[in-house]
Amino acid sequence: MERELALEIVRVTELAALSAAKWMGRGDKNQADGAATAAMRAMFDSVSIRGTVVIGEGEMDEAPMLYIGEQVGNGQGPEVDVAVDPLEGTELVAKGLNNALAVIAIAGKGNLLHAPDMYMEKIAVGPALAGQLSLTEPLEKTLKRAAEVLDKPLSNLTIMILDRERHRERIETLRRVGVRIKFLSDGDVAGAIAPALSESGIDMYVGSGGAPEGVLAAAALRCLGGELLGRLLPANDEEYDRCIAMGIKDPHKILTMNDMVGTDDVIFAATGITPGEILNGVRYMPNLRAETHSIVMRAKTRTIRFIQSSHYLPNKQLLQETYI
Ligand SMILES: O=P(O)(O)OC[C@H]1O[C@](O)(COP(=O)(O)O)[C@@H](O)[C@@H]1O
Repeated sequence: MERELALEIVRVTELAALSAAKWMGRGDKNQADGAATAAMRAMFDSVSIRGTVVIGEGEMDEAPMLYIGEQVGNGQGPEVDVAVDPLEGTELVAKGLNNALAVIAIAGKGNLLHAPDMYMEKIAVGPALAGQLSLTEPLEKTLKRAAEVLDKPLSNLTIMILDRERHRERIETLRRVGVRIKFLSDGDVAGAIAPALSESGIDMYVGSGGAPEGVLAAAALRCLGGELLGRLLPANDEEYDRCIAMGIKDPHKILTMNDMVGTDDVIFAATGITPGEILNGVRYMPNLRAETHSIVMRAKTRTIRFIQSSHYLPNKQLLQETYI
């Protein structure tokens, strides 16, 4: 993939974020998601790729746009797998809470895991702790090793986790060991990426969240030199069979970075919708402008670009056309 593609992709996440942000704090997550999806879909038409959505808004019969299998791009350029989450953190936007993002990862064809929509157990870290993770040993042991490698007391480790009842046991362990916990109410793509950005102050992300979100975060961590291990958690036979149907031979296998993102030819872009751990949110300004804050990176070079854009809204024709 050409490096110019990275900037094309960030234009797409910017428009989705601008669109979703209009619904910030309005208590309607579906409208916010619909707005982000319509904007992202429309903007994709100008991107020079022959893309196939492998992680998207759902199956064809349940999602009118950006459904799994949909072709996106202008039909020129490289053949790529596309993973999208036009609005990662629907509740966050509806309630005006932190950490909502518009997210895209693209990689050479056949290199992104076709993750089914179910839970995935995850553990993620930045470069300093890459290679130190395990999903089979007790969490306490992993935490102790992390403290040792980072050369700081356990009490100075900061762990991020979704605030969920299903995490009760893990949270008890974290409390017993004495680390700090930063709870997320939603939005574990931002949560899993945060440890790889030292300014976040987060050392590790643990817990279960969406499997598609796991692959998106793995794409970002591949660009950042971090690591995410995952394990799908099919809740019943139907979910287990869905894994098999999507080409995952052993649904209980521990998924490495390579299993989820099998190449360095990957681009990750995200734009903040509400402010958060890694990015500022959209700010609508009084002078017909809006500001966005995005991150875009390629694993090949590991360059991390933060892009602050000031958009002149009357010229954003697609935003008006797709606004719900
Ligand atoms: O809310 P649950 O069921 O614990 O699921 C966690 C998943 O939901 C999210 O918090 C938000 O997902 P949505 O954007 O689909 O609302 C994800 O970031 C996370 O992976």
